[in-house]
Amino acid sequence: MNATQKNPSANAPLTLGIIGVGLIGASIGLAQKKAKAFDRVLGVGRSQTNLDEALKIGAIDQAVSLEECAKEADVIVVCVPVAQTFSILHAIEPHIKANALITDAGSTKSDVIMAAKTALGDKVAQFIPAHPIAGGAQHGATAAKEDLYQGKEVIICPLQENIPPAVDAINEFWLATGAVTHKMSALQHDAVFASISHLPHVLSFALMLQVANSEDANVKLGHAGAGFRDFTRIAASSPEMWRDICLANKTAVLKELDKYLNLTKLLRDTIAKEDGDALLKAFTRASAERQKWEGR
Ligand SMILES: NC(=O)c1ccc[n+]([C@@H]2O[C@H](COP(=O)([O-])OP(=O)(O)OC[C@H]3O[C@@H](n4cnc5c(N)ncnc54)[C@H](O)[C@@H]3O)[C@@H](O)[C@H]2O)c1
Ligand SMILES: O=C(O)C(=O)C[C@]1(C(=O)O)C=C[C@@H](O)C=C1
Repeated sequence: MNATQKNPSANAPLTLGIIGVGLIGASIGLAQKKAKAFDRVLGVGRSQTNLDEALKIGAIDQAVSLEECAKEADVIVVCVPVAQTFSILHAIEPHIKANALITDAGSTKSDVIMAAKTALGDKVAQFIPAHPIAGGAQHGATAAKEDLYQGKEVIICPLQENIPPAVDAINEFWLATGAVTHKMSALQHDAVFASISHLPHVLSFALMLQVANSEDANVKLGHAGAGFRDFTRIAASSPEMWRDICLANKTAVLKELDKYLNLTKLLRDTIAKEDGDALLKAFTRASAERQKWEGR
C-alpha cells in the first residue's frame, strides 16, 4: 500500500494505527517501518511498560488513546487477544475515518467477524479480517522482530461486504510486511487451524501440566531432553491468548480434541495388547507423513 493508492490526496501523510503492540503488533510496526509504507505509526496498549518498549524499539512513533488512533489512522490493525475484538471495535467505531481500513491478526476468524459485524454495523465493509501464520511462544513488544512475517503466510478472509479495492489494499498491507497471502473462508480457516495450531497448543499445555503435576516433577524436568523441549516449546505461550482462542473456536477445537483422544486411546490399547505390528504400522505411517510434510 502506498499513499497514492489509499489517499485521495496523494501528498497527505499516511498513518498506521496498531491496537495491541505485543509480539504480533510490534512486529507489524517494525516491518511496516522498514517498508516505509506509512509516514507515522501510532500504538494503543493496555500496559504502559509495553508501550514504552514498543517506542524504544521503534515499532511505534507515538502511544495514543483508542479514540485518537481511530480519528487519525488510515489503516488500523487490531492485534489483541481475540475476546477483546468487540470492545475495541465498538470503542473506535464512532471515530474511524470514512476511508480508513481495518484489519486484524486474530488466530480465529468466525468469532472476530461476528464481533466486527456487531460492533461496526454498516462500517464492517471497512474491516478485512486476517491472520498471520507467524508468531512464537514469547509475548509482548520485547519479543517483536522486524522479519517475523518474512516468507510466512497471512490468511485473509474477505467479507461479502468488502469491496475489491479494500481487500487489495489490505492484501498489499500484509505483503509489505514480507508475508505471502492466501484467501480462505472463515469457516474453513477455523476448521484448519483448530487441527494444526489450536489442538497442538492444547496438547502441549496438557503435557507440561502432566509433568509439572507429578510428584517427581523436578527429577523429570531435570532430565528432559530435546523431545520434551520440542513438544512443550509452545506451552510457554500467552495463557490469555490461548484461553480466548480455545473458547472462540470451541466447536472445531472439541472436534479435533475428540478425534485425537480416540486415536491415543487406540494407540493405548495397541500398546496394552503388545501388538507390535500394529504399532509399527501406525508409527511408520506417521513418520513418513512427517518427513513428506517437512520436504514440501
Ligand atoms: N503469538 C502468536 O504466535 C500469534 C500468531 C498469529 C496471531 N496471533 C494473534 O495475534 C493477537 C496478538 O497476539 P500476540 O502474540 O501479539 O500477544 P501479546 O500478548 O504479545 O500482545 C497482545 C497485546 O495486546 C494488548 N492488549 C490486550 N488487550 C488490549 C486492549 N483492550 N487494548 C489495548 N491493548 C490490549 C496487550 O497488552 C498486549 O501488549 C492475538 O489475537 C493472537 O491470537 C498470535
Ligand atoms: O510459532 C509458534 O510458536 C506458534 O505457535 C505460531 C502459531 C502456530 O503456528 O500455531 C500460533 C498461533 C497462530 O495463530 C499462528 C501461528
